[in-house]
Amino acid sequence: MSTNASHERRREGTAAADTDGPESTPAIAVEGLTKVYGDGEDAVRAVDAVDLTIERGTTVGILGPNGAGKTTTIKSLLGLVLPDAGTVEIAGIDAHEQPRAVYRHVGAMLEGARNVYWKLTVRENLEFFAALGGQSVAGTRDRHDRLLDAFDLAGKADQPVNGLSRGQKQKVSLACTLARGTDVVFLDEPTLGLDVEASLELRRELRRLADEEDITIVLSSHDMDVVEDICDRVVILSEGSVIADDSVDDLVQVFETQAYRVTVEGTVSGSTRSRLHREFDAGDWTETGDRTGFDVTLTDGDALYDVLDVLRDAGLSLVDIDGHDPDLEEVFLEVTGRADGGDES
Ligand SMILES: Nc1ncnc2c1ncn2[C@@H]1O[C@H](COP(=O)(O)OP(=O)(O)OP(=O)(O)O)[C@@H](O)[C@H]1O
Repeated sequence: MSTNASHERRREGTAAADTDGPESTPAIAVEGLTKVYGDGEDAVRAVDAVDLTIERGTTVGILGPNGAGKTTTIKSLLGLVLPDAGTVEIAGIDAHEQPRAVYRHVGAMLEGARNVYWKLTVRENLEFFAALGGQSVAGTRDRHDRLLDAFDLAGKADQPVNGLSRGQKQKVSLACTLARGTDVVFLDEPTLGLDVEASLELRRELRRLADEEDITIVLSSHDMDVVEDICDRVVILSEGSVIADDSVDDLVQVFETQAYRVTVEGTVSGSTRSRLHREFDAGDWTETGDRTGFDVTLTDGDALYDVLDVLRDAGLSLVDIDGHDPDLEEVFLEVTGRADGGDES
């Protein structure tokens, strides 16, 4: 677990920057984002009124089970999917009204190694993607050398991508995404197919980019180690809605436990209490001021999503979930297993 004091320091730094001029514009601001596929009985509400503000230099993991709406959300942020409602601003620019202006600020790796040109050399690929962003070869040489070093590709710089291993192609793809030097980067499963060492290299470089270059990184990954290592913050989607949005430290603690103390705003009706008792063995109810607290015991990681769903159905606002038993790492792995769904999508 490498979420550490440097993340904390950086978060404080980001908060301080919020007070001074253009720096205060969030890297990403999403309000009421909604996307419905199809219509009538077949309609699927893939993203449902999602609000999200991501400050500059933050690294955010978007997680959730299969079909939760992660890809649709990320594609909407990139302007690749037109939402039915809501607004998306990147660096203060409306992503749907001014997609070309937004393009200057964002890089994305959505399809892994498939986005690079296999007949070009590694360096030619980097130069090609930088040129697409309007940058000269001379102006990006240092950045490209750094990326090649960071991903252990310097020795392969003049070889066609075609002859590289799958993991090396994946690293070239990521380097191409970073080659333009945009200030916001979206990465879908960036470490998929990499061996342990390459995955660690990549995590180090992403953290460095966030810490030293103030780059904002949004990534989706089914690998919780990667998320823990890279991300300051995790947003969990379920059925198109944000069901958790917290620091990695806090969420990992929740997922590693089986017994939780839940605190919600207001009072909880008798019928909701009965349901929570029936399904999650809820008990030890307390009412303090305008808050209600209770304990639940969960049999597996999936049940955490279910408790949050019950609270949402009852119109209750979650204040806190506090885990009591941090030894049960299996719970966390089960949640990861559910999000993975047995495939690599
Ligand atoms: N083009 C489409 N047409 C119709 N339905 C779609 C389309 N794309 C996604 N969906 C549906 O929208 C919902 C959200 O899908 P999305 O791909 O955004 O989820 P996801 O969280 O990225 O899932 P996964 O982890 O499986 O990739 C799913 O129910 C999916 O079947």
